Amino acid sequence: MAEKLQALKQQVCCSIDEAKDKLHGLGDAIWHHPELAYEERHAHDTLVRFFTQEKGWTVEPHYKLETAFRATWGPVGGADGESVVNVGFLCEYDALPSIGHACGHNLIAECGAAAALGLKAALESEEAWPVLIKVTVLGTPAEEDGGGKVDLLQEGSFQDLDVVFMAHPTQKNATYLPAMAIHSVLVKYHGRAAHASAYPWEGVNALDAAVMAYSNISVLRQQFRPDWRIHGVIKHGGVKPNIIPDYTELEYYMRTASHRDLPNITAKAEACFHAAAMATGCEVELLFGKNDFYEVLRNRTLEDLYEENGKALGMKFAIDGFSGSTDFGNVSHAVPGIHPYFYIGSEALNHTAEYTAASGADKAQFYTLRTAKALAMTALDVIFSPDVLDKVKQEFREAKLREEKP
Ligand SMILES: NCCCC[C@H](NC(=O)CCN)C(=O)O
Repeated sequence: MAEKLQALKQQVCCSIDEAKDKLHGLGDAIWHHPELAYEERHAHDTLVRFFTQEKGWTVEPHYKLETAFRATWGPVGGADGESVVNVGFLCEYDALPSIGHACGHNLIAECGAAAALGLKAALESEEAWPVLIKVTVLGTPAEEDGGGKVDLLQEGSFQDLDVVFMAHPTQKNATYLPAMAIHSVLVKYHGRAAHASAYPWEGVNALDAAVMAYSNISVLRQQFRPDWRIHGVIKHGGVKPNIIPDYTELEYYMRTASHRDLPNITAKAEACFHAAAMATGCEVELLFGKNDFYEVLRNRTLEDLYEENGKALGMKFAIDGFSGSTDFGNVSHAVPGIHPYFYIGSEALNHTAEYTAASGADKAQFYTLRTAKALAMTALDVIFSPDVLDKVKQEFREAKLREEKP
């Protein structure tokens, strides 16, 4: 049995290696054409074309969202009437404003596609499987803003998946990094314009409100728990020194280790925004982001298998580190899964121009495809033994129960 599983894992690796040029082409096409959240039309079309050209995939473009897609293969194996084990791989492909693929989502898309191809090839190489198996690739837009996975969850797109995999580029390999829950808000101050020299007393200064809000939050921050974060930018700050700004806009992200604390941090931040409005006489409007992201619910069974497979491929794993937030967090509360991080051959930091260069560099290819192999090998572990899937699901149920306790 163990030898057979090893041979299948070998098949995963060979198939991904054989497809490396076209997989590189896929990641490259997305990298060269960065698109913002919910606008990833070129990436969507590129991925849809890729899976349409591959044999055996049923592809659904514009799946529930304009720039989402679903590609499915199977079911294969098993006997009639058996329930299907449906393994999901997720592709992200949105970029950041001004700096392109500074978070390497082109590599996430490539990695998800490569893992799916590798797993399919291994499954095809074997005639008899004890269970019916299906492979699903979900193209999930808008991770950097909005949360396409949350939209898709609300549409029921994850309901028939048993386990989900994706991986995110960063400075090291890690089976897990603590992604934070996040809530976002757009803050708009409305004041009254006036000539800033001739009759300033007629004005109501919306920039003062914005600056006070920024300072209030900065003061508040020193009383935060170490695992809370808040950060914002002034998106509009006025147009000319001699016009008292009648409109300003800020955007803030509020993060906590658990989504249960998001209402607490939000209440404190709201008080800061309202205080600035009251002090300056401005009107304030708070527009909250449509989707909160949850922290990632861990599945150690999957993490351990992934680490074992990664080590067999030569990966070295870090045991600590920091991370931002991800809409995979919400997925992990609905379906067991993992969201490991992978090194791409560069020490550059995510969300910088240097990282954009690193995620488009040839050097990133080896690491991306090695990660895809480890994901597909882990999927094989789950498929190969019903006990492993039971364990993964049991751990998920227990984690949910713990998490739901008051
Ligand atoms: N609604 C804002 C979501 C921000 C998500 C973003 N995610 C990452 O940086 C992780 C990798 N892309 C963040 O944490 O700021």
